[in-house]
Amino acid sequence: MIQNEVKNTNVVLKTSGLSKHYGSKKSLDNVSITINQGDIYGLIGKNGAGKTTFMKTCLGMVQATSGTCQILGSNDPKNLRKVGALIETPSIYGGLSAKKNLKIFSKIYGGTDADINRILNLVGLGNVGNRKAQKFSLGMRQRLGIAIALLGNPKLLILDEPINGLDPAGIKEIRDLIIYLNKEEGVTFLISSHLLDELGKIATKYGFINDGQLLEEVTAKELQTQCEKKIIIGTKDNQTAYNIISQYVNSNDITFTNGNIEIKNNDDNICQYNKILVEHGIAVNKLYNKSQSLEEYFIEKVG
Ligand SMILES: Nc1ncnc2c1ncn2[C@@H]1O[C@H](COP(=O)(O)OP(=O)(O)OP(=O)(O)O)[C@@H](O)[C@H]1O
Repeated sequence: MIQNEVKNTNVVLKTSGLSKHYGSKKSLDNVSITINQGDIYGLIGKNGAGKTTFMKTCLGMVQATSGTCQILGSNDPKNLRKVGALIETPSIYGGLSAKKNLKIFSKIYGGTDADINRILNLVGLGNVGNRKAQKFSLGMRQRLGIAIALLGNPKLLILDEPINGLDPAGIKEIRDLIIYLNKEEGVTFLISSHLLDELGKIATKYGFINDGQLLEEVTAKELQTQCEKKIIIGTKDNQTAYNIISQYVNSNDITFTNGNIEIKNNDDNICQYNKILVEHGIAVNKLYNKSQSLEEYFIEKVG
């Protein structure tokens, strides 16, 4: 299907100041994000944050009030042919088989009979291709929706809350499918979710959106560093304590955050910092280890 024709650094989707206003409501407010080839980009936000509006605007389903969205480096709407999407619930003909559904949609998006069989196998519906879609579980319907989105060999798949409402087994199936398509077929993803932990296992980059605004864009690695274990120290004289502790740790690993001294990337016994400070005549009134789950980080960001 799709080969890795472009290097990992190539930009697949880039928005610049994308906005969508409904009257006075700013559903999307000046959002600029970049998705590179090979990314699984997690767009994270609470209900009503603007995720669907963002995706629809990128897809041209909703007209932007201002700003631009480039697909594969161009504003040309023809490039939307390189994008597959599953927005909200999949539009499926329940009375028809999975295969017939794909056949109908292949007339719009392209794809031969061989492509249809291959895609059905890819999404794990190869053995139920002749079964009516109305008999499918929610997870199977989602997979059929993804199969439809895969018609036409897209380079980018946009999935709006694909895991919403699924049971743990269904969630795992969709996650495994996304990883397979990304690693083996070279598909880049933009996926929305209101739960960070759902994408925490697969996303390579995150955009946090709230009230239509992008709060932060971070890579999975940066997010992991933010959440990893830290030592928190509080004293009556934090400046002097900071100067003393700085002599013992890498300067990149020590910061003043929220009025405390924070030391990251540190597996040392925390008692040694107490000993050092006391030896310098500084009484320690706070000393503990802290780590954050992805969900705690998300809640801290969006409230
Ligand atoms: N056609 C519309 N007319 C007016 N307001 C709209 C329209 N579409 C969306 N909105 C508003 O824009 C805001 C963002 O909605 P959007 O559906 O993009 O959020 P979301 O993050 O996808 O949330 P959810 O997960 O609940 O779908 C909401 O306040 C919504 O009510």
